[in-house]
Amino acid sequence: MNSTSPSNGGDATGATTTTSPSPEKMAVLRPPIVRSSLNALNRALFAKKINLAAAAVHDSRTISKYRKSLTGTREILTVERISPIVPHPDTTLRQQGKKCILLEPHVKPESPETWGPTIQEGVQKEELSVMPYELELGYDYWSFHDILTSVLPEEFHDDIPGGFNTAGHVAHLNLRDRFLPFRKLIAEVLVDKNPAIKTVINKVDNVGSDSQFRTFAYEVLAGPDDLNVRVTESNCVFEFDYSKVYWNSKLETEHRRLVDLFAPGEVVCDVMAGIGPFAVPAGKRGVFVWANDMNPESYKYMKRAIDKNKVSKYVRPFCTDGRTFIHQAADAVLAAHLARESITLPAPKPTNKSTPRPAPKVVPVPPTIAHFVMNLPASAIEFLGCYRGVYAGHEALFADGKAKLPMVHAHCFSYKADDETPLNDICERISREIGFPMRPGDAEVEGQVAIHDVRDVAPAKRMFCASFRVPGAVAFAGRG
Ligand SMILES: C[S@@+](CC[C@H](N)C(=O)[O-])C[C@H]1O[C@@H](n2cnc3c(N)ncnc32)[C@H](O)[C@@H]1O
Repeated sequence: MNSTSPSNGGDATGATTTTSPSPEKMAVLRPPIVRSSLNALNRALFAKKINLAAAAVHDSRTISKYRKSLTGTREILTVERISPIVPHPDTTLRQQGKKCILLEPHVKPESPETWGPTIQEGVQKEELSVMPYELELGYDYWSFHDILTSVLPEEFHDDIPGGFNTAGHVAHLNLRDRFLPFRKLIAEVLVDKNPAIKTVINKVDNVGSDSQFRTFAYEVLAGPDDLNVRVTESNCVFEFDYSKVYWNSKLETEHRRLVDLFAPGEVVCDVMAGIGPFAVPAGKRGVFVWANDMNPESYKYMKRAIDKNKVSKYVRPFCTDGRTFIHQAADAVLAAHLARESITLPAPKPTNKSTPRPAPKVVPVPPTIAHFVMNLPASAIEFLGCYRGVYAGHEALFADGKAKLPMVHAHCFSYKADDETPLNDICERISREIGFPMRPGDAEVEGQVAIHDVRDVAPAKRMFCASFRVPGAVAFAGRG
């Protein structure tokens, strides 16, 4: 009896991706069927002994030659996470460092007619001998998907849950109703197969539980009820209670995409900043950020992230309704500029001693906001009316190309379609809110909106980011 352990990992769920093995091989390497009671995971039942053939290599110096040759003839055992080179099962030979090469299931030790020419020749030259080999696989070997396939009834096999959100050590499932009877079992396997995951939660009560602050009701399925997590995104560290604030690791690319659009020394106003995944990395790049969130808990953890990532010179936290914050921020930025607020950057060290040290660089707060970010997809478009009059009476700030009117990046949901339907839908809603006709196109052109497809959120729903410059007629309208 011989045992082996996984030699590498799979994806987040430990799923394997072998290249279409033969039906015979699939049958041999399938985990045992363990249709145990709903919530009891008996790991011992996953032990399986697989009878294979092995080519014992008499002279260790020929191993690589035979490995190469048996790979060419497709006789070497090719299974993810199993090394085909194993110590000889005989204790004395193993102690002498002798090794065996595991062979594919179609090679039978007792039937030389199943041996290819490499094995035949090796045996003839007395460099190889073919012997039975009992490979023992256990619970640790099988992937998340393998184990669930063993445990769940067949009618569940076509859509075994695979994806989940993570925040630090917490995995957040959103299981369909039909999987609920198996939820604890699924969570247990998930923890076993993902060493970084300690706690598994499932979103509960879909109807009406989503709060204004985008937090959710949950049930702990495995591990301790500890949702104080630590995550790293764009080289910034965030520590927060996942039950009290919004966080979605799947938005990392979108966060980075927008942050890359911001130039150092510009001002960005994040109207619904959460705990700062746009604001803090932008601050690290030398962008001035006025970052707001109405959830007092988000505000608390955003302040911690600002301190922890040492961006307090650049990022200013606020906790108010985004609707009022839009005008407030525009006024406050202008006031900061008029008060000559600035940041002094230490002068770079001279390259040699004889060069005088250059003067420190002073970066003033500019008078106007370059970008507004609004990531509240369910309702951000409804806030857009608040841009009316954002620069009322301040036309001069933008005269003669001194500055461009702010670019708004409003996240939103719309239909999933290959045609213009979602683009037109988004532009119609924006036009209605700001009282100015907008159509899909180039964000730099007044009256046009560039729409970026962010991600899938449901079978018929996608998340988008609509970017456009506030039209002059809207920005300079009276505040009323
Ligand atoms: C989808 S989350 C996005 C948070 C963050 N920008 C991110 O990308 O992770 C939306 C945020 O809007 C905040 N929020 C909800 N209503 C708000 C309002 N009226 N004014 C300001 N923030 C609000 C919520 O607290 C939540 O943090």
